[in-house]
Amino acid sequence: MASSDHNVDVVLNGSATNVPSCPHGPALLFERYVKGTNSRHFFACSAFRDRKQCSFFQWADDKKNRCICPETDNTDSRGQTSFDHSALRKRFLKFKKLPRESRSVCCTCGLLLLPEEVDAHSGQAGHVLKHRVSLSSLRHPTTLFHPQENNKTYAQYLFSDSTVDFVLSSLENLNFTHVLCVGAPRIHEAFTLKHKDGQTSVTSLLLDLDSRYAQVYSHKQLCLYNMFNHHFFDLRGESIFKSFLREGGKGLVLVTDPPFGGMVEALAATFSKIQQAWKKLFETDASLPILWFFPYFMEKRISQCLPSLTMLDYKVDYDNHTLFNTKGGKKKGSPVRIFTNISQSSLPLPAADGYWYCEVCQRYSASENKHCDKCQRCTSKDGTTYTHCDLCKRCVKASRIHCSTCNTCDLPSHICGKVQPEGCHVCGALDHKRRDCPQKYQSTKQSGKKRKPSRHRTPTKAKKLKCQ
Ligand SMILES: C[S@@+](CC[C@H](N)C(=O)[O-])C[C@H]1O[C@@H](n2cnc3c(N)ncnc32)[C@H](O)[C@@H]1O
Ligand SMILES: [Zn+2]
Ligand SMILES: [Zn+2]
Ligand SMILES: [Zn+2]
Ligand SMILES: [Zn+2]
Ligand SMILES: [Zn+2]
Ligand SMILES: [Zn+2]
Repeated sequence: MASSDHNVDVVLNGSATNVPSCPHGPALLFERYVKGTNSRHFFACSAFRDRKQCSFFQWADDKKNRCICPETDNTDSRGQTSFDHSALRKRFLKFKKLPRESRSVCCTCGLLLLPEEVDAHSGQAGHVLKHRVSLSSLRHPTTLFHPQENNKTYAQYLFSDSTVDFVLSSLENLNFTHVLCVGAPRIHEAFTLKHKDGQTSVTSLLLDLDSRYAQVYSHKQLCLYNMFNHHFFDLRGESIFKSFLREGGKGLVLVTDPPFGGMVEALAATFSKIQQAWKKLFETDASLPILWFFPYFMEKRISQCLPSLTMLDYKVDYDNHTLFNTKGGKKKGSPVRIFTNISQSSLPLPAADGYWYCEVCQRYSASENKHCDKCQRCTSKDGTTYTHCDLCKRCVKASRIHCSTCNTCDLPSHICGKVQPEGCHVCGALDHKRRDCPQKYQSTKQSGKKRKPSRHRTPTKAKKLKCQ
């Protein structure tokens, strides 16, 4: 399953009761489109978009052939016990007491090894071991363990120091006291260290799928969690999470940097659930402040789901992603931005990096992002300076020119009059994509009897793309 596949959408199944589960919690419902045929629904693992990691798959309308399930043990492809936090903690406490000479880590398995285990790992081809692990490096697990970069699994891209510093100082300046890091281990690590060293009063809780961190972080510091279905792997997880929300109160902020696999709707549903849990505890109508790191080109989909979020101009820098950093003199810089419901005027962006305050927009803009008096806003999205086209009545990328045949701005190399090859998968029209298809929404609103019975229809009460 890959939701980012051209012809697959995630379908939120809201309160449906017969949702099957895999070892990573309730599966997600997807809709697959094949041109010229009816769409078909299937359930697949929400955490992993790589069948090798979790092979769970079930057609929603296939009662006989219920499911192709992976074994429901708690091991992952590294062969590591994934979700038994207590056992991993016991091992860690033993590990810490060992003399430095006896402390080894298998970087391939992400496992801190007890002395009797070292030979088994060093003897296996492809396992990379580090020896003489210092206590200090145990305090920096995001550097100790190799990032798992597969985009269809953990998609671990780690913030550079400058981005970590920017996030920390912004949150401290806004007087937050509790940071809920959902898939943001470097922010968690930085706050945890600062707190231990008595340099901040801010405390942090990490919610993450990566069980390697369960060795170094206690239950109170980490909940093993799947952010695509708000699932806690440990029985204690949910109550630890709720206590953190309670303690945090008005000082709580949610910081999240999810894999960019495209399942925006599932993520938005999760963040809404967290938001609801927090609101319920305090019986408030206020919104839980959130910083959601995601590429700028997902702006439309994010604001469809969570309209209160706006996009900051800050370019998020990563250590281990060549496209997502500003190194090497790249013109546009990273495409990753921060989506937030915090007022932009209260989030100063670093002047040293060229960001400036636009009085009209009341927000900080990047140096290349010029305010357009005609559009009445700072218009650039992608890190280049846009120019205004009087005929289109909007700002466009500088690489576009106005074509009077097509009556729009386009690349000089475009072929005039050529229709877009990809129309809507549902109705075939060329002026919209299937996500925005009016027929699709109509057909979900219609009662079952109006539609022709079809084996392709899902038996669940699915609500399509219903965002909270
Ligand atoms: C793009 S990285 C973000 C890391 C962040 N830039 C940092 O430096 O702190 C994605 C993070 O989400 C975690 N993750 C991946 N899939 C997840 C899931 N289904 N549920 C929860 N966490 C997940 C990864 O382990 C990783 O920590
Ligand atoms: Zn799974
Ligand atoms: Zn190993
Ligand atoms: Zn402006
Ligand atoms: Zn303009
Ligand atoms: Zn134009
Ligand atoms: Zn043209």
